[in-house]
Amino acid sequence: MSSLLQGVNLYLIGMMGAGKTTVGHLLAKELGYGFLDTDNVIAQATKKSINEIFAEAGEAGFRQIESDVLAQVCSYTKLTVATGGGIVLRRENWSYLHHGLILWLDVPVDILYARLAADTTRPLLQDDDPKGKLRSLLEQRTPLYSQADLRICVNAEETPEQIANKVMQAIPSVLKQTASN
Ligand SMILES: Nc1ncnc2c1ncn2[C@@H]1O[C@H](COP(=O)(O)OP(=O)(O)OP(=O)(O)O)[C@@H](O)[C@H]1O
Ligand SMILES: O=C(O)C1=C[C@@H](O)[C@@H](O)[C@H](O)C1
Ligand SMILES: [Mg+2]
Repeated sequence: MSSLLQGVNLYLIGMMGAGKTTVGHLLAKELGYGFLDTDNVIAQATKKSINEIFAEAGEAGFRQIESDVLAQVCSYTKLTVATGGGIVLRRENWSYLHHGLILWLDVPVDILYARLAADTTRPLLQDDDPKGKLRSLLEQRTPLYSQADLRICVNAEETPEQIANKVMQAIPSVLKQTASN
């Protein structure tokens, strides 16, 4: 499969809690690729947590760092990249993402909420109504996530391993489409 992708990076997009980091690790192993998580790269580069960056520089400051990191990351090959949930918001990010294959992990709000209810590391969810916030973010971002090359719908029963298998099986169909275009 690694030779099928010919070193082209795989970018995972989707909402907070969609499983981009979890499934991304498994896909990297399957593909014989390296793994990067843009949120982790940002935290390492700035020596700050995502919460601290939002508190000090605001969401706009975080988004600028996120774009800078993505620009650097896309100059490498053979990577599976788990991106932050809001990477789709800036138009310039799409020019970087389109260097690779873009995979949307599409997960319903109820599942996202169940996974993230006890999590305090996502600043955008520090809200009186975190489930409503997730719903409105997903609604606002769905047209953007829909621009991915591949959309994988996830249900509550599927394990990360099953989702990774589903992705591996779906990748050749997207490559065929690309080749015939
Ligand atoms: N298929 C799954 N089944 C059950 N739990 C899962 C599944 N995938 C991920 N999780 C759990 O959900 C939580 C969020 O997953 P993860 O951190 O991979 O999401 P993410 O898309 O990277 O989120 P973010 O954009 O905030 O970084 C983690 O606790 C993870 O263990
Ligand atoms: O959905 C979002 O906008 C975010 C998701 C996380 O991955 C982090 O990038 C940050 O918490 C913002
Ligand atoms: Mg993540």
